[in-house]
Amino acid sequence: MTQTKIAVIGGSGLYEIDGLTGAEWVTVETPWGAPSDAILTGTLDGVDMAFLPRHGRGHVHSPSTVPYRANIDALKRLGCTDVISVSACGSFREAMAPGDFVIVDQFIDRTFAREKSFFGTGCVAHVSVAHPTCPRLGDACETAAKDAGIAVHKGGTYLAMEGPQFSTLAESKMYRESWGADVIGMTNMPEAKLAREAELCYASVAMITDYDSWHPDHGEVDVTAIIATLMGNADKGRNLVARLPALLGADRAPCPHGCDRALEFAILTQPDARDPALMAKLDAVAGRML
Ligand SMILES: CSC[C@H]1O[C@H](OP(=O)(O)O)[C@H](O)[C@@H]1O
Ligand SMILES: Nc1ncnc2[nH]cnc12
Repeated sequence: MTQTKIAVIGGSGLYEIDGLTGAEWVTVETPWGAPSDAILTGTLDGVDMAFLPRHGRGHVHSPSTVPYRANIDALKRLGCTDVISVSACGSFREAMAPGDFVIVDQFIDRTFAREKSFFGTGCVAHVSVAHPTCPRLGDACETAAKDAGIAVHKGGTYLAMEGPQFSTLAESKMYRESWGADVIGMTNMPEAKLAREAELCYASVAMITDYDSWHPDHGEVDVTAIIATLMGNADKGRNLVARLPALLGADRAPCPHGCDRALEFAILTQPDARDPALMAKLDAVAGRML
């Protein structure tokens, strides 16, 4: 048994959480640069918590410039075991309406201007992301959402686009009709891939704000309408998060899906061929294996 430490990465509209005992914003330095912001730490129902606003307080970072590697490294460095991403998303499904939440379980990665791995020349690793989210953590998020009275959909494919502009109508229709995506956002990739490399359980809660641009009755996506829905969603998101510690508990059994052992057979570079400088940077992410 290890101690649970729940990390929450708050997306657009979710820049802090309340109710933590011993709440303190801590600055964490990483070999990958500075995270998006300081990290709010404390305990909730006796469970350690860490909250990181993805875009920084005041919404400073764009989806392309969020320091994804520093964020995941910092959470790992703080001893987090589980990461819950809470994000604003557009919907490609009539039934997934604005105000509803979706427990995402798959991704299509269309991002192209971001660093996507902690590994590279001097230490090559290939982890599986066939199942990029943790079912145990996703189940807890679904239960928490239901307990909070939120309309929640279990399972959905998240299309990660580069942004910052929203999709064209042709793209919106293609993602929905040909590619089978359910929701769209700009940030969960490479975040989920990096969490897997860092052997962290990762779940993604999509808070629906709009129907993107495909819906004949809703016209094109518009940030003013998104922000209006975002505020109500953020309150629901905080309510969901507040229920997670009681559901997950302070004592943590190994992940039954192997998220916390993802690197076990993934590193291909032989020990004598590894780059000492890169190995030093991997001290938190891959420390268990080095
Ligand atoms: C507020 S509209 C677009 C913006 O919102 C989402 O952010 P996050 O995923 O961090 O909640 C989306 O990905 C865009 O960054
Ligand atoms: N329609 C949309 N496309 C991309 N990111 C979003 N975030 C919220 N709504 C979105």
